[in-house]
Amino acid sequence: MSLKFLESLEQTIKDRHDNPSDSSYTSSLFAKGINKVAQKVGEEAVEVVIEAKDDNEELFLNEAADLLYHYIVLLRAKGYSLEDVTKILEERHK
Ligand SMILES: N=c1c2ncn([C@@H]3O[C@H](COP(=O)(O)OP(=O)(O)OP(=O)(O)O)[C@@H](O)[C@H]3O)c2ncn1[C@@H]1O[C@H](COP(=O)(O)O)[C@@H](O)[C@H]1O
Repeated sequence: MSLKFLESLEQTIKDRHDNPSDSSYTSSLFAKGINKVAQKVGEEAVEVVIEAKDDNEELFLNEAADLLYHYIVLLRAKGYSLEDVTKILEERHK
């Protein structure tokens, strides 16, 4: 299962935030500010919606991956982590 990978990806994204690298797309996105990061999440979400209506499953899954990546970047830009969100989901689940 790739939940461990998600933790590792989130850690890399945090590192690109805390220690910016010139060659990193993630660092360049953080540098553009919260509005740009939020805009990217909106754009990727729209692309997921568009692909959900078509039959190209590979494209749909790729757009879903883009959305998840940018969502984690947005959480970090706001100072949060996936765990902050999953805690809320866990509380709802009780
Ligand atoms: N998972 C991803 C990932 N998914 C998508 N993307 C980038 O998201 C961008 C989405 O493409 P778009 O056409 O929408 O955006 P764009 O035109 O390139 O850029 P914008 O000006 O619109 O922001 C592409 O540049 C992709 O490379 C990602 N960039 C990085 N990662 C991971 O993030 C980690 C850190 O990577 P670096 O930032 O490269 O160090 C690594 O584990 C990477 O695999």
